[in-house]
Amino acid sequence: MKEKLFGKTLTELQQITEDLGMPKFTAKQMADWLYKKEIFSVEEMTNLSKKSRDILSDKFEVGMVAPTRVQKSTDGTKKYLFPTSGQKYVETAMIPEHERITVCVSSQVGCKMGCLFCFTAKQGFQGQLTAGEIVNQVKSIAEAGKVTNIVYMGMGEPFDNLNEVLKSLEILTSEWGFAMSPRRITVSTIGIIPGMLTFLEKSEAHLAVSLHNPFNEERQKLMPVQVAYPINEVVNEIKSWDFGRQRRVSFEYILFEGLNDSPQHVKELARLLKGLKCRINLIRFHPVPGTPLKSPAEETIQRFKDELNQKGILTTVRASRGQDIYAACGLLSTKEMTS
Ligand SMILES: C[S@@+](CC[C@H](N)C(=O)[O-])C[C@H]1O[C@@H](n2cnc3c(N)ncnc32)[C@H](O)[C@@H]1O
Ligand code: SF4
Repeated sequence: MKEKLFGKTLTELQQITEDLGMPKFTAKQMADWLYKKEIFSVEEMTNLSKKSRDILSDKFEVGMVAPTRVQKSTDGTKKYLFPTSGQKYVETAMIPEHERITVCVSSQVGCKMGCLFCFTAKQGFQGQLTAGEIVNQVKSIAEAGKVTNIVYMGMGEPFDNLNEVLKSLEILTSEWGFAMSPRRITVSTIGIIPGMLTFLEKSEAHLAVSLHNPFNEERQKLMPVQVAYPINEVVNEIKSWDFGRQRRVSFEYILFEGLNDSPQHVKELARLLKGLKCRINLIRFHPVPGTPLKSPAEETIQRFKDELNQKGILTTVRASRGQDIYAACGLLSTKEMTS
């Protein structure tokens, strides 16, 4: 089987040209074809000499992968299904909103983290995605070229696949790649501290942390990761990091009826985040079959938001999109297909 060029960084492409005895400048030309234009075969890289194309296509292919299924929600959100190299599938959501087109990419097939409320967790962990497979979710959809924002909020925990995620960010933000501003990209994590620190150092994309409960024992029941990386340690690391003026940190908070929606939770959240310039995004719980968890009434959500705002924490409620096609936050899963 031929190796894929799509998903290689400029440095990796330069290594290939060197190994194959091709002129060094062809690496940049290849990056152009892969990330700025639309081609499906090495043969189409017409500014490379015939000899270079022949040598290259002996071992390599472009390797972009088309989605095998697309579903469209009544609100315009789409869900794409992509096959992966490990004979599995991942889902990607495309969310149109006014002038914006946001793509919610997956970073793993399934997830190891076992959060109680998440549909992806029910699938278990089935494999890592390569950088190429992550970037392919942006390039191989009908809206490619019109994408304004990317969120790593699909299937999987990005910092449990750190190297490939960092490589995908490099391809998306480099001049030789998609040349997107890192300020239009947000990576969401449950707070794996070592991975988070490496990401903060090596990337300039925004950070979102899934908080969901400020109390140790209560969070542990929802998110087993709390044992290894308690949220107060995650927040302390973030507080000691200089985010500069344009980089943002936000916290995601799913409201669960009777579990994390009380005035005590507001008070503890304000205490935990004191002194940190950040925002909280409240997320409505999207019901997952087989869990007793419930979303609180709309007035509780609004009250929780108002109380946090009164305490000086900028808080918004995220719109639920694509729920009818299971494309909303936490609902992506390919369990039926792979079990
Ligand atoms: C699916 S995760 C992927 C990124 C990363 N693993 C994380 O947990 O932040 C993206 C966001 O969806 C949220 N989420 C998971 N299950 C959900 C559900 N059933 N309803 C609403 N949001 C959910 C997560 O808490 C997280 O904030
Ligand atoms: S919420 Fe994120 S970390 Fe938790 S199981 Fe789902 S994808 Fe994994």
